[in-house]
Amino acid sequence: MTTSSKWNLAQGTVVTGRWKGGKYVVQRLLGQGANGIVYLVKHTGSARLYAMKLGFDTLDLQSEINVLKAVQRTRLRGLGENRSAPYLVEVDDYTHHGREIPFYVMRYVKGEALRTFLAHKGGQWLHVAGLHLLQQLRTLHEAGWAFGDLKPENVMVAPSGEVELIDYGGVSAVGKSIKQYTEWYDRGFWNAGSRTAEPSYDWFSFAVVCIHLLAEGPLKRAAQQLPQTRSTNDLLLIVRSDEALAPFRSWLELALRGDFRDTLHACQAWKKLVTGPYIARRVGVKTPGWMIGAFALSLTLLGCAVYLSLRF
Ligand SMILES: Nc1ncnc2c1ncn2[C@@H]1O[C@H](COP(=O)(O)OP(=O)(O)OP(=O)(O)O)[C@@H](O)[C@H]1O
Repeated sequence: MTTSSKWNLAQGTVVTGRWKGGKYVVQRLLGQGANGIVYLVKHTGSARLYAMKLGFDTLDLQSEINVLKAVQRTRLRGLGENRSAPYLVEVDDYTHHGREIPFYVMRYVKGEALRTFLAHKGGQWLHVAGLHLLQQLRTLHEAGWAFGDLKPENVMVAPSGEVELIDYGGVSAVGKSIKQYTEWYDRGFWNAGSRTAEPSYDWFSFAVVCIHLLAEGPLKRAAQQLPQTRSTNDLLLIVRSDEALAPFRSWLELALRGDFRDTLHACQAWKKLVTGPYIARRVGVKTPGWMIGAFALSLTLLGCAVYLSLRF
């Protein structure tokens, strides 16, 4: 990952677009990935908040922008008059200490990454967030795209459980090769199929995301095997034996094998699972250790805060 100070912008820095002249004031850092660094910014004209991504590499950022534009075009065609605010707002360059930094401005997605969200709200919220996520994938798939690099960090969840996908750098047209992936969630990593962009690639990744969130230990052990011995069966074994995954078992098996008819079918099957008697009987799925740990840590911090405020 590139960590040059060239991209470190202090709060209050005004980023002015070289070509279009848009002015944005940096509020704070939102995150950093392999392709760029993302800031929360305020547009000086409208006072609206946006996320701004500054790219480490012009070509990588440009291909991400091209995909975003194409996805946006197909979405707008489908939505008619009922369109929501566009995701991609502006594309420009920023001259900083005599160097050109490409950037784009996008909708600010207010929420938490999936893992943090579940740590705060509890594992049972995966039912709600999962359905929203599948609905997002359905829109993308029906427009002829596969998301590709699906992982918990790329799924932002609002307090209501509404989901928004971020990082479109891995999106590819159906039929093309997957251009960006992350080991555990990649079908090729498990020798479970090709790296072709298709809906089943995303179902598989989402299934591994669920396994990761609810049964991290067994997944870690399975991933440590020799590359040539890893297979779908390792994942199916975890799904069939781990109690935390029991409510999702039938759905995960279909997703790992790529056996849904389409993503609408995947959504319907998830909905059925969530409203079905298995989950209704159980108050919630078993909460994994890392979530209990996060909860214990927040209790300890709260205790310290109360102690300190009483003492002084
Ligand atoms: N629209 C957005 N709204 C809010 N936060 C965002 C948004 N886009 C990105 N972020 C934050 O910035 C981080 C990095 O962004 P992004 O994932 O796009 O970078 P990347 O370089 O493509 O990452 P990766 O290494 O995963 O490919 C995200 O993990 C997220 O925390």
